[in-house]
Amino acid sequence: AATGGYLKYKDPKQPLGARIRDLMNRMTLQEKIGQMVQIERTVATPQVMKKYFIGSVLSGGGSVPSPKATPATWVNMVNEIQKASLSTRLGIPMIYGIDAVHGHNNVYGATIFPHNVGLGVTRDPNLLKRIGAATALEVRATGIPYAFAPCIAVCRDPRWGRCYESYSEDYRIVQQMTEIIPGLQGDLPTKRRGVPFVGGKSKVAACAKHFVGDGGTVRGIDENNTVTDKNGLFGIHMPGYYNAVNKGVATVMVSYSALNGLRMHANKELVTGFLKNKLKFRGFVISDWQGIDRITNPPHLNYSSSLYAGISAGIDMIMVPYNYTEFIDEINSQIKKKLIPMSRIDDAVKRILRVKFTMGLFEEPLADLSFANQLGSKEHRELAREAVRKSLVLLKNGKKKGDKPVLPLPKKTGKILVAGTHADNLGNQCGGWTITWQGLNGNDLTVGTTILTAVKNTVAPTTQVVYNANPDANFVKSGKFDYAIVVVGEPPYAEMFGDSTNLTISEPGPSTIGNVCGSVKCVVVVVSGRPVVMQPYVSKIDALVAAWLPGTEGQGVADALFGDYGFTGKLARTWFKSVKQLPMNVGDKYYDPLYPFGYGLTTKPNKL
Ligand SMILES: O=[N+]([O-])c1ccc(O[C@@H]2O[C@@H](CO)[C@H](O)[C@H](S[C@@H]3O[C@H](CO)[C@@H](O)[C@H](O)[C@H]3O)[C@@H]2O)cc1
Repeated sequence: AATGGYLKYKDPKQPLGARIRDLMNRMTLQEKIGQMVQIERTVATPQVMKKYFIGSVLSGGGSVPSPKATPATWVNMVNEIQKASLSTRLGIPMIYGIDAVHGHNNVYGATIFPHNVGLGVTRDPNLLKRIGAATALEVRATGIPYAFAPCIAVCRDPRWGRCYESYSEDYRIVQQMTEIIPGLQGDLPTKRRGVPFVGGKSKVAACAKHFVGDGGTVRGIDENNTVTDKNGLFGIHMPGYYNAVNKGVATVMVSYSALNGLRMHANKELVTGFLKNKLKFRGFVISDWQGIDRITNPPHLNYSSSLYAGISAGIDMIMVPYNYTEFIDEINSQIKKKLIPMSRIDDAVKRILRVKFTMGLFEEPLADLSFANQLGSKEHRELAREAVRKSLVLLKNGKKKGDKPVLPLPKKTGKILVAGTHADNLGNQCGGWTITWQGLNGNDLTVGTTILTAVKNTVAPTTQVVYNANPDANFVKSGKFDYAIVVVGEPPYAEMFGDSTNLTISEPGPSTIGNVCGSVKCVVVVVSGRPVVMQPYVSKIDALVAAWLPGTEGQGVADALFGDYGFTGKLARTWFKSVKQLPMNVGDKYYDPLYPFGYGLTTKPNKL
């Protein structure tokens, strides 16, 4: 650590600019380069942190200190890494980041909120703000001050494996939902645009991602090319960034995708020219995971030119995440050869320090367990349950026009059937980015309430509930059920593993619909990350509910099915008839959906 007396940069009473200048003047080139490096926790040993002055560490999707790790285990891990950073000459604290994209989703026992595809349906900015605040508390419960959220992609083709991470096909809903940022970070104290702000220990630095046009790739192919003109770019994909910057978002993550053939990680005109210079964004720009390597296809084809392109484009922090010596050696070499000017390095380091100073990381670098009881708290689960209710869309309520509405269902009846692959499956209900990167099947992944359990919690004690994941027609016919709830949909997936050309629900979903709805009055609940093929089944179905990826609080589904709350949600995405129509978004000249954007039937809550 620096020896001797007063160190201006360590004095919180000093103005932010003075602290940054003082520290910058003390830093060696290697200390500056170290601040630009983010490595994965599995390689972040104290030795590596100290030797290379590493400025940031992350958990990749599903990267946890141990299975079902407790807040204490998380806090100890983060603090161990932090102590190494604090023991360096200048003692600059590292910043630990993680994908808390629908609650603190890597962490066992955390509240898992609906994915963004459902939250966009709520059109409720205040709800998003409350979700952000709850998520920040749960992230801080594990000692982490930085979340790679929100994703403000405008998904224009549901064949994209990340469409569920997008709030809507309509940029105006995406703009509204950026209200999660002040929830995560705290309200911006001044009206100065683009000033990164994090309001203390109960808040976290956020990350608007992925800049820009990630949701517009051809045929929704993940990490591919977005072909559009200025209207498409600034009229559809960019608007959310205006709101995010105005709300003081601390960081922006660059998209893997290309724009008209130019990789965003190499796009100086938009990263520096537009985001930094035009929008006056003053936080730091972070690459995506191996984003530099993936400038080329195949990745890492010409690392030196990719590194040059990425740093020159204006990327400040590199999510390496493993080969940090390769990055450090190469950037040193390009600085030495004056390929990369020191002004670029200083811009990057100043931005990183600005965020670290602003969020109080120098004053409170170490975490404690004061927020541990926030993880998966009852209050947060009730908030998630509210979000589930508001995210549901009632698409059909009666077999034929004029039929008596099927929903809300009577709680008191003789016997009901609950069926389907997604009725008693918490992993399917939560989707990707839950405990692991790709998500999991089954019920022991974390703590939550399946839709089946929720139904059992809600019906009258005398109502018999029979569960059969995939009953045959005879079972249904002979069962003398008063009605059936069939819960089907997609398996969990993330990123490129979710890219789909057919958008069909997983077997035996379709046959379960046929077996059940052919014999008894049925409510079909679709659990999916996007609109899926439903047209062939709709005529057999009495009532149809889109539940998206509701997360751990399945009780929210039963709340609406049985009328404790009314259905209010309106589609935030067009529900296509056939994949042959895609891409097809509201406002398109050719628009012939099964259910249009903005559609949703409503029901009144039961009289108390
Ligand atoms: O087995 N394969 O084929 C495979 C493919 C790609 C992989 O690459 C990596 O897998 C994931 C799990 O390690 C990583 O999280 C990222 S994803 C990236 O990571 C950021 C940090 O988590 C998020 O904020 C961004 O929003 C997201 O785009 C990457 O795609 C790993 C394995």
